[in-house]
Amino acid sequence: MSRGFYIGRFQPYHAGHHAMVERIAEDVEELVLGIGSADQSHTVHDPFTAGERIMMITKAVSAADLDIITYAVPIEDLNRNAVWVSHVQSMCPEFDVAYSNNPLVVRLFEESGIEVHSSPMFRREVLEGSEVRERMMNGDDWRSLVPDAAAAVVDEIDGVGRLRQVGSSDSNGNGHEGYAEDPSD
Ligand SMILES: Nc1ncnc2c1ncn2[C@@H]1O[C@H](COP(=O)(O)OP(=O)(O)OP(=O)(O)O)[C@@H](O)[C@H]1O
Ligand SMILES: NC(=O)c1ccc[n+]([C@@H]2O[C@H](COP(=O)(O)O)[C@@H](O)[C@H]2O)c1
Repeated sequence: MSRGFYIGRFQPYHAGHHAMVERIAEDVEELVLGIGSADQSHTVHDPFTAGERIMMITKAVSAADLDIITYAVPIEDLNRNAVWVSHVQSMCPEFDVAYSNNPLVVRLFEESGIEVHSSPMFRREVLEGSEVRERMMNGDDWRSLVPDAAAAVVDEIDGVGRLRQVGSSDSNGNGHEGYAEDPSD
């Protein structure tokens, strides 16, 4: 039995992530899905809570009827890269192999002696979280970039409305500051 690990922010869970999960399901029987930056929500860069992202992933994986058992584990950021892999391991079931296309994540796992697999990006010109969020903000078609079950969760929580509202308070435009700021700033 082998168990894999795949981490992302999944803001939101899109068809590129889903294609990765489908590919990983061909390799392993169980998959731990790390919900990265779990402490972040209600900003333009990270609009959805860890729980909402878990709903998107759980429902999308279930709808796809993949031959795999998944565990979604929220992982808060730890601003110390050198010990981040230990932090991840402390929160998760044990895993044999990690999957990532993020160069920093790949490096950190390899330096910890963990096998890492990367794959080519799927339609990266559109399958990118920032593109999906931008389309949500602008009223463009984002649904075609997201599994139907994940789009239904976005609808259920009025995710587009939230993103637009926190976006309208993002006065400095850096995408991270959707929360209420000190008005004197
Ligand atoms: N289109 C894609 N094809 C394959 N892997 C992808 C794709 N998009 C993201 N990934 C990978 O999924 C993991 C999680 O990515 P992440 O949640 O940051 O998504 P993202 O689309 O890069 O988001 P953002 O634009 O919000 O930073 C990373 O390893 C990332 O490289
Ligand atoms: N030191 C740290 O806290 C650290 C290091 C590497 C990745 N991460 C997190 O892991 C996730 C990686 O996901 P992406 O591949 O989506 O960038 C992100 O949530 C990122 O913040 C955190």
